[in-house]
Amino acid sequence: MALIEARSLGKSFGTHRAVEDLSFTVRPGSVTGFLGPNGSGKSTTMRLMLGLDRGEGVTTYDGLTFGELDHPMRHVGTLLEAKPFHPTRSARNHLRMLAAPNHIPDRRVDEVVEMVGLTGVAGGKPGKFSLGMGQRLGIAAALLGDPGTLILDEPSNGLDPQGITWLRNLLRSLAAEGRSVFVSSHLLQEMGVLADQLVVIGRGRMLANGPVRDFVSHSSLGSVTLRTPDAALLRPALDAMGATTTPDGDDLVVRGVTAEQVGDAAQAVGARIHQLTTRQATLEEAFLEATGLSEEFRGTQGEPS
Ligand SMILES: Nc1ncnc2c1ncn2[C@@H]1O[C@H](COP(=O)(O)OP(=O)(O)OP(=O)(O)O)[C@@H](O)[C@H]1O
Repeated sequence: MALIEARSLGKSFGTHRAVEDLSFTVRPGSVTGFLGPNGSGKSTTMRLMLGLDRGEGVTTYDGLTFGELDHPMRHVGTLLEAKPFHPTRSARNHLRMLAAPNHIPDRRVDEVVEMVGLTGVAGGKPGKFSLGMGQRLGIAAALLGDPGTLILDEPSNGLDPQGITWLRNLLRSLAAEGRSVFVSSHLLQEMGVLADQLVVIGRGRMLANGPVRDFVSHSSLGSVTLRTPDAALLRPALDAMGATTTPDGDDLVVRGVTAEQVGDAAQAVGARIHQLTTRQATLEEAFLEATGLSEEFRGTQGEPS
């Protein structure tokens, strides 16, 4: 049940700066989603957190670096993109080989095989597994040591819709037990239901870090739709507040201000409101908006694409 603290992580590949000064925490009891466009540095960041890549900064698990943990597998379960499965060893034996040096009993191997739904095929060779089955085996390996912390890079890759729902329930229940879960995914809609916290990066730099609901509610793509017979009175007041107002049939769609601000402005100018609804941006919209800013940033820096 470790508090993960990543401080000032950085990494260059030659002249290319892949990760720049990333600091964040992942708290026990939470699922923290790690989002960023392709090539933005998510895998590199995870590798840095686990001491697999040399770079700048430090990551601690309840104050200890990964290298300082006595039995890392019992503290931190990991799933990274490259899955080193032995081509001829059975899935169950693959897990036993990982378990033995960590003093994890065979009983636990059977438990995790069942948890990931591979009981019927655990005698088979991972080389013959589908992408989704291979992914389940990787998740089983991450869970072997019953770790308090999970770092999972794209665990939903290759899973079908049932598999994605299963994974969501699994990760949420592991977090509910007090574990810290740090997970990257391209599936934004899924991340919106899975994660309660987000770390969003673009071009290796931090774009947003905090609760999912704050990330979404701060997006300017949310809107307030209202119906008023006094649009001529209200629109100038909203414009003066920096809002954008767009007529939509009998309605007025307002962006850039909250519903409360619209209500207050209406009262101040004596405009009647007959209907008012709010629409929050989706996580996808908020993500595209945030990472669009990062593309803009790239343009101003003159970096290669
Ligand atoms: N071993 C390497 N040598 C050189 N460049 C690398 C290496 N690994 C990653 N990079 C570069 O670092 C940047 C970040 O890559 P990384 O794989 O961490 O991104 P990512 O966010 O995980 O991408 P994806 O979502 O596509 O998996 C990319 O520009 C990538 O080309």
